[in-house]
This record gives sequence, structure tokens and C-alpha cells, in this order.
Amino acid sequence: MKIKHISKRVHQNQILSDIDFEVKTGSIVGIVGRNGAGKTTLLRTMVGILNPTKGDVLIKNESIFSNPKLKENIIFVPDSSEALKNYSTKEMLNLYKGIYSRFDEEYFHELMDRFSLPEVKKIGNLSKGMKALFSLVVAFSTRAKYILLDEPTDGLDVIVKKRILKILVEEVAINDVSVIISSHRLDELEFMANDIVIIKDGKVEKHYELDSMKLNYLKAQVVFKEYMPEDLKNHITVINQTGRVYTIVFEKKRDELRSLIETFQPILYEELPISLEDIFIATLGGEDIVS
Ligand SMILES: Nc1ncnc2c1ncn2[C@@H]1O[C@H](COP(=O)(O)OP(=O)(O)OP(=O)(O)O)[C@@H](O)[C@H]1O
Repeated sequence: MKIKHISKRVHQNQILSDIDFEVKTGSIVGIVGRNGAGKTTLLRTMVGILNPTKGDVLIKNESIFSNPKLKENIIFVPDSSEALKNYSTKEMLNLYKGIYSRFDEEYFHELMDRFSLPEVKKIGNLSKGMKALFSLVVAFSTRAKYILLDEPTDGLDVIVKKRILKILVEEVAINDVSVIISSHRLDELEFMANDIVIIKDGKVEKHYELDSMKLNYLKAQVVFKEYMPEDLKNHITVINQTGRVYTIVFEKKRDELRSLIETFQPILYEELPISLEDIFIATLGGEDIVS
């Protein structure tokens, strides 16, 4: 799936600007960004619910907007199942069977059994975790190749969360689907995503393969005799400060940071393992991080 230079304007609001990236088959892509960055709008455009003002979404090099049949390859699971609450599980099954010609009813029942989900007259009567699992069961049963999830584990207990993450990873491995997840749960994405797209103010701020992303950043703890030299501050992001102990993140090669820091003669310099959360803070935290 190719997202080609998508822009979206609503009234006078430029919500997305020139978003361009590719989703590889069989990969998990994490879309991250601060509240209001444009993640949900991007997902809704990728699935064809919203028309972009400019740009296109291509599957097998064809536009999903000029060839709507291609939308059968995509399913979007929104962060709330509020809209489904008055439907029965059977009605949902029939609704999606009508929309997705490859809908796999046998797989639907198999997954319902696997997750001990009951058939109910009102989906609204299911617990929040059950609703989330049910939405995923429907999504997988459509046999769509691209599954877009908006905050799939928001508000779920840790056991349901683990089950959901496990089935996502399995589905990608066994059925070769691609999963695009918008999430604030950076720890979960770190455990399963291949690619991370960081959105800032409706634009792609960074797009990395997770492994190479970590190689491009360095986290360290440093202490100087006095306070941190102002010159050094221009090259790094301070993500924490306790007295004279600074935790810093730097986007460049390891050796460059080491030699840069050495010129300022620290009394302590220690490298630390870096997480996606550190990179998120360094990329998007701006002035808000150390108060
Ligand atoms: N229909 C709309 N009309 C006007 N503005 C909109 C509309 N939809 C979204 N926006 C605005 O676009 C921006 C991006 O919203 P969006 O919901 O895509 O962000 P998000 O990254 O998913 O946020 P969050 O992490 O809080 O869910 C916000 O400023 C929002 O107010």
C-alpha cells in the first residue's frame, strides 16, 4: 500500500500535509504522534472514508478512490465501537459479509470460539474488552490484507491487551496481512512494529524501521562540573534533569556524540538503552520536557 503525498484540508484547517510512505506486505506499522497530530484523520483517509484534498492511496499501484473495489483489501477498526452497540453479533456478521466478498464465515466462528465470545443480541452488552476482541474478529474475518487499527488496546486490561497483541502478531505471521496501528502505547509498538511513522502537525516528522531507528539515536547520562554547557544543548535533547545529572538523547552516530561530549569534559558519561518513548520525547517533546 502506498500513501502518496496525501494532504487533507477541512474548511480552513490543514490537517494533513504531504504524507508519503509505504506499507510493506506482512509488516506492522506504528503511527505515533501527540494528541491532535492527525493520526485518526490519516487512517480514515487511508481506508477511503475521507477523500484527500490532494494525493492518493494506492494498492497494487491503483487508486482506492478511482477503483473502490480495492477497498475490500482494507478494514478500519475505529477506537470506539459505540456505533455498533445496538447491533447483534449476527447482524454485524451479515453486514460485513455483504460488504467484503472474501468474508470468511468459518474463520469468524473459529475466532469467536477461540476468544470465548458469545453471540449476543446487542453488542453494547459486551464488556469493553470483548467489544475490542469482537471488532478484531470481524476485521480478520473480512480477509482484508490491510488492517487499520485506531488505539486498539486503549482502556483494556492487561490480559485482554496481551491476547489482542498476540493475535495481531499471529495474523501478520500466518495470513500475511499488514497492520497499521495508531497508538499512544509506545511500549506495545516497540514490541511488535517493524516501522514507525512519527506524525507532527499533520506531517511525517520521521519514518524509520524500528531497528535502524535505534541505531540512529543515542541515550546517555552525563554529569558536568557545573551546569551543562549551552553549546552542547544545541546538539542534543535533554529528556530529564536531576540536579547536575542530565539524561540526553542525540540523533546521530554514537561516536559523534562521544567525541562531542568529550570536548566538554564531563565528570560522568554513561550510555543507556534507548526506547521508542525516549525517541518520541526527543522528537516531539520540544520545550515541554524539562521544566
Ligand atoms: N472534521 C473535522 N473538522 C475540523 N477539524 C478536524 C476534523 N477532524 C479532525 N480535525 C482536527 O484535525 C486535527 C487532527 O485530528 P486527529 O483526530 O486526526 O488527531 P489524532 O492524532 O488522531 O489525535 P488523538 O491522538 O488525540 O486521537 C485536530 O486538530 C482536530 O481537531
